[in-house]
Amino acid sequence: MIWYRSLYITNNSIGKRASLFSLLFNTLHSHSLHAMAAAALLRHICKPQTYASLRIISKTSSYASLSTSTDTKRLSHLFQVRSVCAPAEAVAGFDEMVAQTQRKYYMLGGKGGVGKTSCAASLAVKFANHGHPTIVVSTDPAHSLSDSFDQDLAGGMLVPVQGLDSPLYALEINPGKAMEEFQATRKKEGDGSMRNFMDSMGLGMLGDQLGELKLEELFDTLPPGLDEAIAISKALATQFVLFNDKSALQVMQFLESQEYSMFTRIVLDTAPTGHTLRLLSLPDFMDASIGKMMKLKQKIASATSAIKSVFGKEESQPRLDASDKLKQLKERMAKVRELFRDSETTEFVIVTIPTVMAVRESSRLCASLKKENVPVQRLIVNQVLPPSASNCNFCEMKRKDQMRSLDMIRSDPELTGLSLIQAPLVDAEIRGVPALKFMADKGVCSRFLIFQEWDHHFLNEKLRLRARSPRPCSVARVPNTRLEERECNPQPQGEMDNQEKPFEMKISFLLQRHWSFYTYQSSLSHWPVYELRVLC
Ligand SMILES: Nc1ncnc2c1ncn2[C@@H]1O[C@H](COP(=O)(O)OP(=O)(O)OP(=O)(O)O)[C@@H](O)[C@H]1O
Repeated sequence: MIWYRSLYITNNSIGKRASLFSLLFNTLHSHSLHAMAAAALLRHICKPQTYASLRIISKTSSYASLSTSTDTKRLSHLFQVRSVCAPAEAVAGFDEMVAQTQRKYYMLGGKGGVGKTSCAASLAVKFANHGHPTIVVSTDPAHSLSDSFDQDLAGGMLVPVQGLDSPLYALEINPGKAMEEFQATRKKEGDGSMRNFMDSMGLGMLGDQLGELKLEELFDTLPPGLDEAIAISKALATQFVLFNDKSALQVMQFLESQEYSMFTRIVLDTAPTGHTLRLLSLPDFMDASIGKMMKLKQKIASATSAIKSVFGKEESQPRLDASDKLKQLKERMAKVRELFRDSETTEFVIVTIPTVMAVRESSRLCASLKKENVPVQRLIVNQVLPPSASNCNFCEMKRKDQMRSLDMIRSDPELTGLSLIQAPLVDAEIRGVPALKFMADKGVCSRFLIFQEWDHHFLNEKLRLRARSPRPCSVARVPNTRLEERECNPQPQGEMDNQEKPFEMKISFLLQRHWSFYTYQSSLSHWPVYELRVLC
């Protein structure tokens, strides 16, 4: 088990050189210890250090501002603690999501605007980065996948996502269009089908009368949610080809053909809750209504067959008409239904934010999912305000408010059994692959010490890190740096919980150019983000 905490630091003093700074790197093992992390940070800040010191120098900033100093010279360089990443335990479960090699479907859903698309996209990036060829599909009528990846993914076709080393494809299905296609097919072949059918039996008169019943008009009043169901079945159906357009065929082929069998993760970004709930109950509804229509059709068929035999007419095979399409639709709905409920292959991940309204809606969604036997195990709580040593009143109030909502989640009978994945609120828009990678690592698996600086001024400069952990730490990866010194002191430092015996590690690096992994080149070129991997 890897335990870690990362401090997320920025340099808000543009244009100045920094020669040395230290970071407090706390490893606590419960996300409920955020406050403890902040307290430990403050204690650390206030305590004089031999090799570096950190102290609060600004009480007006929304984040704690820290200054650094060294043995040789004092620096006026300013850094800001931006956030403390969630510990591994808070995001437990992601390893399981990645580990299995067989194909898995992850459907992300929740209240409107909580970050479903951002989470679906960053999860897809994460899967791809962990070696799973992945497809991310949006079935939300109001797509934002293109916006999230900052690439044009529209058009209803599989589009390769640029900016990743591993294969990641995206697909934005337009449920409205899928519905229109269905209606168009139905109109073209359906309206006259009953009449044609009766004509073929030599019973045109009867056909006219039945035609007046306008059975197929039932299609015009199809229930809400069908558009998304058709879109999902369009993407996932493996054997039923209802639409003859090229893109739909391509989409359907991807699941069954050898060429696309390589995809082991399919992430679905679904529409907001209400739509999803309607979608879940739709297959049953369709089953009942289509079943009735099909029964009627069969009765007519056997009646006309009886009449025809009386008149000695030859039985002719009626051509594929609207009712056959209905049958196909019914079968496809059953496929969607099966897919939603297959716990071996599918998981519905609820996305929420820590507000009372969102939590209540998530609870209702969870109850409905359980009622419908849809497998749900995880709840992503997005936009959690990270703790900091700040005395910002607004942040403090907001944080308390969020804590109450998190408590609500923990005590909610529907949500309590779910694994929580906390994703922090970040102060930049989650847009573009680097940002999505960043969010995935912070929110889903933050094994890094991440800090930021506004300028590249750290070439050939030394960085000293002091990491404190209940367990011995090791530096797993320091990109573009040369490890200068490493000193591990296993003595308890007495600043952490007495139960724990913290180790202290001092690491010194020589920083080299391009010491960056995640840079917001596409959207925020001025805001590079660096990472340092420390395993504890
Ligand atoms: N953790 C986060 N920190 C900061 N901003 C975020 C975070 N998560 C999402 N956002 C921002 O919130 C906005 C809405 O996110 P997103 O489109 O992912 O939500 P959604 O639930 O898919 O919305 P909709 O219901 O409209 O489809 C976006 O601008 C996104 O960048």
